[in-house]
Amino acid sequence: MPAEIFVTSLDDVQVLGEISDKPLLSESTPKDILTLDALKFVVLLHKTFNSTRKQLLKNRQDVQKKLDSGESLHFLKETEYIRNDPNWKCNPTHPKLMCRKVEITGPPDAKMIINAFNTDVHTYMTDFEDSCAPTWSNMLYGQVNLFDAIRDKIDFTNESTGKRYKINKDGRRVPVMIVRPRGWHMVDSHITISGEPISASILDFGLFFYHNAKYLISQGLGPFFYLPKMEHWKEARLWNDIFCVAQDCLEIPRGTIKATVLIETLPISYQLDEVLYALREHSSGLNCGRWDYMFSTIKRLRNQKDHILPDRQQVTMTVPFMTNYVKQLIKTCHKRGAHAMGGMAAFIPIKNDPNANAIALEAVKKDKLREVLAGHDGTWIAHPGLLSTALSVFEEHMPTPNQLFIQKDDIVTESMLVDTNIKDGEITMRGLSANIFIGLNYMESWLRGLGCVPINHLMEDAATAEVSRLQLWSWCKHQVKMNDSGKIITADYVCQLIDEEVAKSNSKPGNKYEIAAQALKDELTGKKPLAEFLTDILYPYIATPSNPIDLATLKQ
Ligand SMILES: CC(=O)SCCNC(=O)CCNC(=O)[C@H](O)C(C)(C)COP(=O)(O)OP(=O)(O)OC[C@H]1O[C@@H](n2cnc3c(N)ncnc32)[C@H](O)[C@@H]1OP(=O)(O)O
Ligand SMILES: O=CC(=O)O
Ligand SMILES: [Mg+2]
Repeated sequence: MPAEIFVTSLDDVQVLGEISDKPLLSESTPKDILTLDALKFVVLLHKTFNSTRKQLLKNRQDVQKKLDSGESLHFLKETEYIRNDPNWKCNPTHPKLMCRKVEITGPPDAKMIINAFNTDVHTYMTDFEDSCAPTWSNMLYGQVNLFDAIRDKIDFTNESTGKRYKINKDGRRVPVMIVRPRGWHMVDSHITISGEPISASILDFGLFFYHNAKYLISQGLGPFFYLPKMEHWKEARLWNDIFCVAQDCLEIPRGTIKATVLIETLPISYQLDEVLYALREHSSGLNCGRWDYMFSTIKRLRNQKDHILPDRQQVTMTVPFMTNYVKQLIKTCHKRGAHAMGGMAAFIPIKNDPNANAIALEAVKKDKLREVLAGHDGTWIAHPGLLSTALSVFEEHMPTPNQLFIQKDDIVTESMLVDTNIKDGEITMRGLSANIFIGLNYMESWLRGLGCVPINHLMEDAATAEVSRLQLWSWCKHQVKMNDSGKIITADYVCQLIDEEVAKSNSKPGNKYEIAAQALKDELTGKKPLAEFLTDILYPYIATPSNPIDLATLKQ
């Protein structure tokens, strides 16, 4: 380890979360993760890059102000030279990431990790982000679980069912792991530096990278990441700079890290070449993060009346603005030699109702067929029960490991990316009730530390639930008239419906419905400004900062 890490001062650093020495499953504990050297490493990254992160977040608000004043988004003039140069390509990705037909995703919970590793997928995204509520315990034990899983040290038995969980490595291909840290907007208030909370992205990336990069490389793998929720190509450049410093510190060659960027905000869809260019040494492609993309589109265009979207279930991947974003992503990726990954159908298997289950699987199949025919190189599943459906579609229509060789020449103009005109789109009582139910129930679960839950047979996470939150806000703000009842949607009316929903659900002991409802209502009535993310509003309720711990008690 180069000397600089050891001279990083921790004088202004406080750790305000318990660092347990209790093992969950094997001998590793949070004390093995938040060691003194690992802390110095993340502090070094934070100190070097946090001011840029904060500036880039501020820039997002400048874009919002311009959109609010009626300006449009554009392909950037200053980066035309990158877009117009046909000669550059991304470095080839890692051989283990060449074939990514089906990727399973899920939070870094021990059972989910083992089940995911035992699914016959090519790749597995373990998620500190959309599907994970960032309690200090979830975050630290998430790192412990990954540390142990990578080293094949997880083995436990569920005492109530007697089921044993162990990663099966016998003669089978074990999925390649990709880690998704939290987005740039998030902080973790359990570590402060000069009184400011640490960047959550840097903490998640840094702890994982510090402990596992060299071990993964020794196994013929590598430190692979998914990068979420960026809004500008300079945010990708920030990741690239962090990767360079991180690799230099651990004396790992630059370019070893491979990262796939989720294209899941409206502004960044105008800058795809630029994102790949910024990360070209480290890129393993782009992914259509469709749920956050929908959320971002509603959020960024929220003050423009001509972009109000209809019921969430009508905003499918075949509506114009979503189709155009997919085209733009696939065309750009393949031109630059990078994977164009598909996204998540929110359907999950329905137990005890074979007919409803068949309908859900058919919807997944249709969605995966659209993806493979459009040119995607792989797709996501939220549940092992969807593997055979997704894989059979990709194997039939993409017998090769990927289809990078397919070059598209679709023309996607600036206005096509905001073509929110949805034929026969309607706002109905059913859509309104569904948004209230999902928003409320998801936020309530999140407050109890669950970041991904099944609601009405759909997978709901911090991206899908945001669509519901933003639709409620935008429908109230613009006082839209429902197509079925003719009733105007107002904040008073929606608050009344929220209260009715809470009254129905509130009986479960220890529930958090009151907090979730208040958070929703405060935004709808204008008592509080619309938050950028629901996690911004709710994080203070799940953060558990303690008195500063004595850093001398950390392991070296
Ligand atoms: C928009 C986006 O960002 S998408 C990416 C983020 N979202 C996700 O990753 C979603 C991940 N999926 C999930 O969290 C879960 O599938 C849920 C919460 C939706 C449903 O979970 P459950 O209610 O447990 O489903 P169910 O009871 O049908 O699960 C059956 C088994 O499959 C396992 N399982 C379900 N989903 C997964 C998964 N994604 N990875 C691994 N195992 C899984 C369960 O652990 C369970 O195992 P068990 O039989 O050993 O107990
Ligand atoms: O992260 C994925 C998404 O759809 O959002
Ligand atoms: Mg997302």
